Amino acid sequence: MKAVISLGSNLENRKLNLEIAITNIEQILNNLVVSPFIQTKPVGGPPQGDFLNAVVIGECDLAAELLLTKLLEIEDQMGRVRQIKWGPRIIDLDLIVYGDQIIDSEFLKLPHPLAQSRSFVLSPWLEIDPDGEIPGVGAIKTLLASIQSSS
Ligand SMILES: Nc1ncnc2c1ncn2[C@@H]1O[C@H](COP(=O)(O)OP(=O)(O)OP(=O)(O)O)[C@@H](O)[C@H]1O
Ligand SMILES: Nc1nc2c(c(=O)[nH]1)N=C(CO)CN2
Repeated sequence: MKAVISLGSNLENRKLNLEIAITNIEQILNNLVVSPFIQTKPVGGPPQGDFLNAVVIGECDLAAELLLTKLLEIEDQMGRVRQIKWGPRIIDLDLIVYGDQIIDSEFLKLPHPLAQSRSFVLSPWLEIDPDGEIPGVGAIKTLLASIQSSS
């Protein structure tokens, strides 16, 4: 199954943080494709530094909950401390899309409910997957164009 994962960091060495996370994700996904890293202004939360964001896409056969658990373990191993909602973080890994699965539990929501409105997710994703789609929502190219025209 195709897994689309977004990465973000706005603390310490942001580029190194993304690279370390990607090295860890390579142990979980096959045929990993990595987007360019883009610098973005923080969306929501308290005043904080700019983010470095990226998206990776790969193949995986794990159950969705297990894949998310592994991503949360990477965040923990990298020293992520959960404090304020949408606050600064060393690393944030979100599972955006996993095959065509639609899940709505407390632990895991798929597709990620905010991805469709986040240019820091859609824009790096589009660079490596021009025909990418969010199941049940639409083509990322169209979604990104509609966010950009409304901002
Ligand atoms: N698709 C998903 N990807 C990642 N985490 C998810 C997803 N769906 C639900 N969650 C839950 O959200 C929690 C992650 O919260 P976290 O503190 O990273 O949120 P956030 O990154 O600050 O906010 P946002 O959800 O807006 O990206 C995890 O514990 C996880 O169980
Ligand atoms: N630019 C940017 N803003 C954010 C980000 C992020 O990764 N990049 N992540 C958030 C919570 O997941 C909230 N705001």
